[in-house]
Formats: sequence, structure tokens, C-alpha cells
Amino acid sequence: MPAHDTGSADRVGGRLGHRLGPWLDWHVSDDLVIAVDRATVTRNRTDLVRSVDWQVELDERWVVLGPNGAGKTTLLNLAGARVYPSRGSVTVLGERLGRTNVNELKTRLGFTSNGLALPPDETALDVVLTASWAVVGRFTERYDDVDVARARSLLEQFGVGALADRLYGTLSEGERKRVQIARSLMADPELLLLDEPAAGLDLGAREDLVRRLGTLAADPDAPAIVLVTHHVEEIPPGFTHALLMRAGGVVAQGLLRDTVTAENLSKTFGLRLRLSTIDGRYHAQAA
Ligand SMILES: Nc1ncnc2c1ncn2[C@@H]1O[C@H](COP(=O)(O)OP(=O)(O)OP(=O)(O)O)[C@@H](O)[C@H]1O
Repeated sequence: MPAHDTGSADRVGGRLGHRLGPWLDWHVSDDLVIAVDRATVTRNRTDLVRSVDWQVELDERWVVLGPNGAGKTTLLNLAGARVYPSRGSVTVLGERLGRTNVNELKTRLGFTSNGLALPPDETALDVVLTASWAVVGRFTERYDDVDVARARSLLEQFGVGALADRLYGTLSEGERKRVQIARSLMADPELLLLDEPAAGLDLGAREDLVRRLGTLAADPDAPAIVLVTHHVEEIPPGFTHALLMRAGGVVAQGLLRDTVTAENLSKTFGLRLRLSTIDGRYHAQAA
């Protein structure tokens, strides 16, 4: 049976603490799922992310906001063990990039991004199921009934249960996004990384997704979550922290209510913005 368990957030702390054991850095707490220390990513002599410090704890739900090209995806790829820092250090779930087997680490992460190529000729159910083995596409691996039931239940949770047997390639953009998120949760990850999950969705589909992510954020057993977006309207209720990026650097970070302000957003996006909130949701417009 593919390895996934149905433990709680308490388990995550316990497992992390156990793994870190005697190598535990003095500043690394059991609850830390991401520790980015002065990390820079350089390509072609350009810093895509520059000297970023960032820490995420297991009960936190973060949004990373910023304009096109700010470095958000690069930062998420660092947290997802898809990119290594050129300078500084990145530790994810207690494992330091460059000193660990990232393939093993990736099995503990849920990751969605538009760049993830999922097979169009497989059913939505198989697209979710194969995440148990951290593979894309079914081969000869076998799944137990409990895995199939979990995959169906995740598809239900994201409102696409009725589409389980449809080919992934025949689904609409919004339906695919929901299948992708169900897939990212299949292996019971300790950290969930979502890169622009609402991009390309119509208003109804976006609102539905934001509501479902809000429900996930409110679940105390859900993993730590990091969501990248361009739009404050896409911050689900229940998110706790924000990191604002511009040109590879951090403009502001911290508790959501202290960080997502008109002043910080104006600096981040390079234009004067007005911000309002209705029922825990943010709305921004040019001042
Ligand atoms: N391999 C690379 N070589 C050179 N530049 C790169 C490379 N990958 C990304 N970049 C550049 O790094 C910058 C940051 O890219 P990144 O995708 O992290 O930004 P982003 O904030 O996610 O942008 P968007 O909102 O448009 O998706 C961009 O200017 C991009 O063109």
C-alpha cells in the first residue's frame, strides 16, 4: 500500500522533532516547517530571489503576494525543494536542501502549479491516486481500496467527486484546478504549496475555490499552507500570514492583518492602492 497516514498536526511536530534529533539547530523549533535563511537564487547573474529570510510554522497559512516577476514562484519552488538556493540556506520539514534526498522530501509535500504536467488521458481519480506514489501517470503500481476511497473523498471535498471517472484532459480549467488540489493532498502532506490555484478561473469558480481553501485553512488537521497569488481577493478566510514580494526582495511579512495594508500593497505593486475588507475578504483598487 502506498504510504500515507491520516495523522494530525501533532504528529507532524513529533515526526519533525524525531527526525531532527541531535542535529537540531538551536534556532529551529519542532513547529518550523520552512526555514529560509538569507536565501538568494541567481540565474544568468540576476537574483530572482534576493537574501530572503522567512519562517513558516505548522499551524500557519501563508499567502505570498506580488506583481509578475517578483520571485513568488521561485520562492515557492525553494520551499518545494524544486530549486536550490545559490546562497543562504533553506530547510524544509527539518531537511536542509543540498544535504538531503529531495525525492524523499518531496513525498512529504503537496505541490500544485500550472507547470505540473498531468496526463490528459487518465481519469481524474487516477490523477489523484498516483500522488500516493509521488508519480505522474499510472504504471504497474497497485492501490488498496482505502487509497481509492481517500482519492474519491478528496475529489468530493473539492466538489469534483462526480467527475472522478472523466478523463483529466476533458475537464474545464476550474475542474482541473480542483483535481490538482485534491491530488496535492492525497499523500497527507506535511506542507501544502499552491502556486496561483485560482489563475484562469471565472468568478464563480474562483469564489468556490477560495471558499473551499478557507474550509481547508480552518481545519486544525490540515498541513501548513503557502498560497501564491497576485490578487488580495483570492486570500481565503482563515489565512494567518502574508509575505509581500517585489523584484526578488521582501517588502513586508508577518501576520496577515498587519502586513496586507494599503501602504504595503502600494509599495509592492508600485501604485497607490486603496484596500477594504468585507467579511474577512480583501479588496484592492487604485486610489
Ligand atoms: N531560469 C531563469 N533564468 C533567468 N531568469 C529567470 C529564470 N526563471 C525565472 N526567471 C525570472 O525571474 C523572475 C522571477 O520569476 P518568478 O516566476 O519567480 O516570478 P513570479 O513572481 O512568480 O512571477 P509571475 O507572477 O509572473 O508568475 C522573473 O523576472 C523571471 O523572468
